[in-house]
Amino acid sequence: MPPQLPSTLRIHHSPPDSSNNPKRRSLHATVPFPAGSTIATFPAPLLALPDGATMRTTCNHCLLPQSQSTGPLKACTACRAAVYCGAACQRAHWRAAHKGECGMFRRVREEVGKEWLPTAVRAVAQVMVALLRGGSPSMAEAFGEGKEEEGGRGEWVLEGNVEGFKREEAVWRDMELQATAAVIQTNAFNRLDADTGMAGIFLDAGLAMVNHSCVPNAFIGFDKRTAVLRAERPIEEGDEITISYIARHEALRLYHFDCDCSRCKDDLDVYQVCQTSPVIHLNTFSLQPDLSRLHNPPVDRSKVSKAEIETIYKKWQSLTTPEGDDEAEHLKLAQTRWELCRPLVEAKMWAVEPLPTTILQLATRWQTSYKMVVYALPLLCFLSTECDPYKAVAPFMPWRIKGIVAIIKLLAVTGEFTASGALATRCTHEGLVGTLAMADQVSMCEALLRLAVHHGSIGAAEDWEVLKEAKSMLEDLESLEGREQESTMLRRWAKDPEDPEAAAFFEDQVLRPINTLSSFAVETLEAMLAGKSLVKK
Ligand SMILES: C[S@@+](CC[C@H](N)C(=O)[O-])C[C@H]1O[C@@H](n2cnc3c(N)ncnc32)[C@H](O)[C@@H]1O
Repeated sequence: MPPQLPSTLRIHHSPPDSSNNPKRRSLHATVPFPAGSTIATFPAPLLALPDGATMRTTCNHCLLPQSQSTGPLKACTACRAAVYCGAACQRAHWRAAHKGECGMFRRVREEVGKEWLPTAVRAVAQVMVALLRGGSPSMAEAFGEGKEEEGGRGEWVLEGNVEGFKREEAVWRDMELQATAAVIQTNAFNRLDADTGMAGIFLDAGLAMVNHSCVPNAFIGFDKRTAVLRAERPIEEGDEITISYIARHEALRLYHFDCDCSRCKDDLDVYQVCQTSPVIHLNTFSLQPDLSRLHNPPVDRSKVSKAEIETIYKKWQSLTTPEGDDEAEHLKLAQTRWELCRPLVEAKMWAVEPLPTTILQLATRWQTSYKMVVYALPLLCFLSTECDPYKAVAPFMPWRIKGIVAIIKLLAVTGEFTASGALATRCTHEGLVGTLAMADQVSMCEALLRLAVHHGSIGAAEDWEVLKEAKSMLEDLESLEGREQESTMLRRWAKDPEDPEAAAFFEDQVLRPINTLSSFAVETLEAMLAGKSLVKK
């Protein structure tokens, strides 16, 4: 039986003579969807694998990481490679895939002394075993088994772009069992985990029908072994559903097609895409509630041309990241990247890549550095107010929620430093010290938590680790005594962000300090990159 598509979706086939239409098939909505609603779930994928070595620290069936499991993960006693969070997952995975691969892992351990295989190799092996053993009609259909003799391609045969891959010699040479690998590469999604980064791949024949757009109307999230397709903007009945592939692959180059979306056709930058977004208004409840800034971003395009941005991006990508943890080497790379981005800085085009990533990389390093942690705060505030809202206009996009939760975590640290008096003795930036000393950091945290919990409940699965953490932090804050007045005000603001009194409270107690902190970002970043110490010895 071919895969069942959720009833909210249908596949459209381009007429066979439309050879200039590279999309071939596309997914369309059978009913309308408001922004943030769930379009469909895909709970029975053909493949759902943890990434490479993380198969030793992630349940191989439900994909729960060890860090989120209540007990230790237990290894399969035969191969001792695949691990599980419990007997039910182990049994289900034995039937779904492990029966066919267990012996391979045992031999790899005995003969090569390795406990895991690269994701692509394991994925190809699972597909090949399923095809050889038979018994999986969906897999056979997806990979085109037996269709050639019947003189045609089945409806569910996945696109492989094999000819395109062959032209990419370096990629082609590296592929094991290339044709199968090409199909997987073209259709599988990187399953991204909030805290651990990329956590494996996910392949579903129905979901694989979704095409790419640089102005997508939908996005995919993962909840254990299930993929959830959600609307990023309002979708009408009959509309084509599109997502951005860039999140699952470094570049569209790997897909071997020229994108025909409205952004590519008109060569629009991220600000121009934001300006036309139908969900700008949702930002009234966000860290960028001044909608006029989203409609008319204060950028100066005369300072940098599109061709220059392209060159900056290519040069930026060609710089190699140091492998070790040598502080001086990382600083040198950050300096080079920042200098490369200088024309974007002059144009105040903070949301145009590679500038936000350059800032994020520094913030991420500083966040975990005992000396620099305070300086990560202005950077994260800057990213959440000046970059993320333009890059992901809907405030329920998980990326934006992650940014907010990162600020909350830093405020917990700076709150302690402020209370103990350690801040002023460690930090030479008077503005930063003064702003934090004057601010009600607890109210700031509460407001940010309310944003994260509200939007997280729309854009992510209920047991998304970031959301769970935000909910539990909010509960803790709500139980604190002596701040009933502030909490009541913030609750009122969360209920109605336009309630004048509550909005004024938010503006004064939360937004103002966040924007002031954000205004220190570029100067602290430049001072640090110029080697001027902002940390008291
Ligand atoms: C995951 S498949 C999507 C389903 C595909 N249209 C099909 O019929 O199998 C990815 C392939 O679809 C095509 N595709 C997806 N988005 C496209 C776009 N925006 N412009 C042109 N081709 C696209 C490319 O051939 C790409 O490699």
